[in-house]
Amino acid sequence: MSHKSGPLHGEVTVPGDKSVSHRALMFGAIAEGVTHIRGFLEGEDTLATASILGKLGVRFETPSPGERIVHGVGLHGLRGSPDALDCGNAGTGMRLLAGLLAGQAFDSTLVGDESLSRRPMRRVTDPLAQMGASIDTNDGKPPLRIHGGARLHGVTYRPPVASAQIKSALLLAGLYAEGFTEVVEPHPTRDYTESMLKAFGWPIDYSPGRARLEGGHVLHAANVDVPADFSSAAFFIVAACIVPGSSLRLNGVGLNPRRTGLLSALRLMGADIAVENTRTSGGETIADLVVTHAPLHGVSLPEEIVPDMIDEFPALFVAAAVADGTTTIRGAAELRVKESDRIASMANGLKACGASVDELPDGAVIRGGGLRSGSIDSHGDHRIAMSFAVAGLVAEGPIAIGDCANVATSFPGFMELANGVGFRLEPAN
Ligand SMILES: O=C(O)C1=C[C@@H](OP(=O)(O)O)[C@@H](O)[C@H](O)C1
Ligand SMILES: C=C(OP(=O)(O)O)C(=O)O
Repeated sequence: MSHKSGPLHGEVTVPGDKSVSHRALMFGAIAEGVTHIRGFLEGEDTLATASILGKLGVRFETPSPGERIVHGVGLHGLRGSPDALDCGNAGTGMRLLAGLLAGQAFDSTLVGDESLSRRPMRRVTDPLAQMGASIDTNDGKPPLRIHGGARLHGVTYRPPVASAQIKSALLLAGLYAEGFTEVVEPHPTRDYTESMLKAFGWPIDYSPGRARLEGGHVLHAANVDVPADFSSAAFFIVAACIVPGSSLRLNGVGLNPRRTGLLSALRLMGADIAVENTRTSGGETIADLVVTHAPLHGVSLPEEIVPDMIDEFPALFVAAAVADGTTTIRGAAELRVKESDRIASMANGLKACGASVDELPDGAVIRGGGLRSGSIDSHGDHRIAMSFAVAGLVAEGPIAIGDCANVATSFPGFMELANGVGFRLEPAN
């Protein structure tokens, strides 16, 4: 349950980046030597990836929460597991591991929870098959049965959708392939896989929207400093924008340019967001964000921003619902195949709180105005649940959020951190 609040104040350090944490585990696992990860996300998605790698013979130590020591087994050191490998709720975990496991000598089965079991996997299994992999799906959905022992060869692949998960799955398989694997994207996506490969000493050519590597090299263990997750910071950014009198500081947030579309979108809407102490950590730009309340107005969102803010749309829907005027979002059909159909989940939830929203196949038209109290279903989707926690800050009455246990997939401790800066969240009975 989320209640209307007074101004939000204080400093927040959100947990480590989910994308970087998944990748650090995987590259650490198949590197030669010992990788030390700091700022690791102790979320259910990344814990699922760690547990799978453990079943494949990788040893981890946890000297303290947020820290992992990964004892790499080398490129060919993983061993098969008779158990189904459970990725939980994590699309990133399943799609990247599909690429990694396609190149192994043993068979593997990747399974997921109810939400992940509905998500499309042909986007990775089809191009992996072009590389010579043999993967059975359940009509394009999980489970994925990956047959080991395939001889992979490099391809040049142009994914039809901009997706860092597709690109990363192919690059991971490309480590085991003969020849060159190249991915040319319709729009550049987050480049953590490329930058981490480089940091682990694998030769790779990349520039925004294109990456190319050759199989048969060696990964050398490296230390990884994980930045605070921009996608988790997004809920606090929108919250401080919309609650009158608020000012919040968000420490050490990762500002990979392929992640920060929400900042551009909110600034177009009139937001006041200052970027301070910009620095580099682990090859990534990080900075402190100071977000001060400012009245927002509706916008027609430029479509080129969409891939750079893909996971932040649920939070943006809330900003649009309380802005002055109409916001139009187009070109965001990918939202329909995330942990839930995020266009439908947000449109239905906002309508249940009195907002005027028209769904479009690839977006929505959101007419700003006030929100009333309401009862919404987050469909087990962490980002929907946290977005309505933000909406409750400015709604006339409380917003009851159902089916929200999955918040811990990406943001363990969200409720405590949020209440510490002025949210009024209480657990459902
Ligand atoms: O590569 C990644 O770590 C991710 C890529 C994005 O998915 P797509 O590749 O499906 O766009 C994003 O939505 C997801 O949360 C994390
Ligand atoms: C889409 C997301 O993650 P994944 O695809 O890894 O499930 C997300 O975290 O919003």
